[in-house]
Amino acid sequence: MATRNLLLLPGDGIGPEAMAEVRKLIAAMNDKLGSGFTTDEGLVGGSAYDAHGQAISDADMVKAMAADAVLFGAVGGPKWDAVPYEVRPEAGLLRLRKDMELFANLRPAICYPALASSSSLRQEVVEGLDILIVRELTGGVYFGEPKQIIDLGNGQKRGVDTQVYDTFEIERISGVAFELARTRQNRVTSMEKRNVMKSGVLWNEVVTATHKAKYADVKLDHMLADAGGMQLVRWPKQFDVIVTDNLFGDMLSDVAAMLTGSLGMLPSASLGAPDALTGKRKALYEPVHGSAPDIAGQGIANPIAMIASFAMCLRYSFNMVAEADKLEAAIAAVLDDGLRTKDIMSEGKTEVGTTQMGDAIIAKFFA
Ligand SMILES: NC(=O)C1=CN([C@@H]2O[C@H](COP(=O)(O)OP(=O)(O)OC[C@H]3O[C@@H](n4cnc5c(N)ncnc54)[C@H](O)[C@@H]3O)[C@@H](O)[C@H]2O)C=CC1
Ligand SMILES: CC(C)CC(=O)C(=O)O
Ligand SMILES: [Mg+2]
Repeated sequence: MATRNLLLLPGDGIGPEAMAEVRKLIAAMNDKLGSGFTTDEGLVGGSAYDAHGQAISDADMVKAMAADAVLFGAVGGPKWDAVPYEVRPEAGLLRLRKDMELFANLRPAICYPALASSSSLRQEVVEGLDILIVRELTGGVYFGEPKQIIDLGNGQKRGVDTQVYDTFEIERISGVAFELARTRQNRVTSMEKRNVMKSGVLWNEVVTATHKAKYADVKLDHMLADAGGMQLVRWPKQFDVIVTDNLFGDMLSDVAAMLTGSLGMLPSASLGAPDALTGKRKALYEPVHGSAPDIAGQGIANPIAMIASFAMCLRYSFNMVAEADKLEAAIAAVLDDGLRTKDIMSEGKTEVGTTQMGDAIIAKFFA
């Protein structure tokens, strides 16, 4: 059997609470199915800063680079508001993404049938929703230089961030979106702001050229990203795959989360390019949500985004498609049974905590 080495980075806030459920599932899969996962653990975010003054240590970066896949919880929180910018918790996640070259962030937003009435939008707007946001993850304004605060000397300061994209970055992320669209409804909507941003003009040109050269069979539309946000809440089912940059993808995926009922429902996969020799990709799987300091430590966080991120790991890193399908079906079945964490609770349903939700999904998975 091929190696299945996982590095677990639970992080801060609700990260460790959600990760505990996946840890139980991995142990049970090894026990009952002989899945052969080996796991190692590391620190990231505020917990890493507290331990050694960095948002992720070099030693844990080495482990991440060597792992077959990294499972990531969440980082950040008010406790670290005053730490230097370079070592703030979020810098650990950004370093992982950059150093592992995880340029493709897949954020599926699926409205489970049992939750069609839990969204803040009307049921008919979200029922049956299945869209995929493909977010560029290693470029754009998150990484562009210069990035600084300049003292102008007249009592004023200037904050500068730089949005920058090169042709190859747009080509490779749009290639991922077109390839994935072919396995779905064969439609891609590219979102940028070419009306005000030069990087948006280039984005539009390169996506169009990539489409023409290699993916003319896929239906392609372009939309300005602000209008795209509006269309996402007006009629989200018009979309199949959305491809967009790092910042717009971050924002639009939080919007998409609420179509599914809660930010606690949205998983993601962050993938690198396949290795030329082995075909293996570096990969990190992370829920879309953050560390949720407002509910951390209360045992009420929804672990579904983390568990569904592990399902993506089974599918994309280990080709364990049957197990991934089964895990996603287990999530749907537990929701069908009426179990709800507080964030997705509605009248007549049974409210449970993080651990009970995790246990119920694991029990269904093995049923
Ligand atoms: N990937 C990561 O590690 C991310 C980290 N962050 C960091 O997290 C911290 C908090 O950021 P926020 O803006 O509050 O975003 P957040 O995603 O942590 O929370 C936003 C809201 O959604 C709720 N929520 C999120 N996940 C939930 C879950 N699994 N179950 C139930 N409710 C859930 C929270 O309780 C909160 O009310 C900040 O330090 C931020 O930088 C934010 C986004 C991503
Ligand atoms: C660096 C992260 C905190 C940015 C974020 O919100 C995300 O990737 O979803
Ligand atoms: Mg975000």
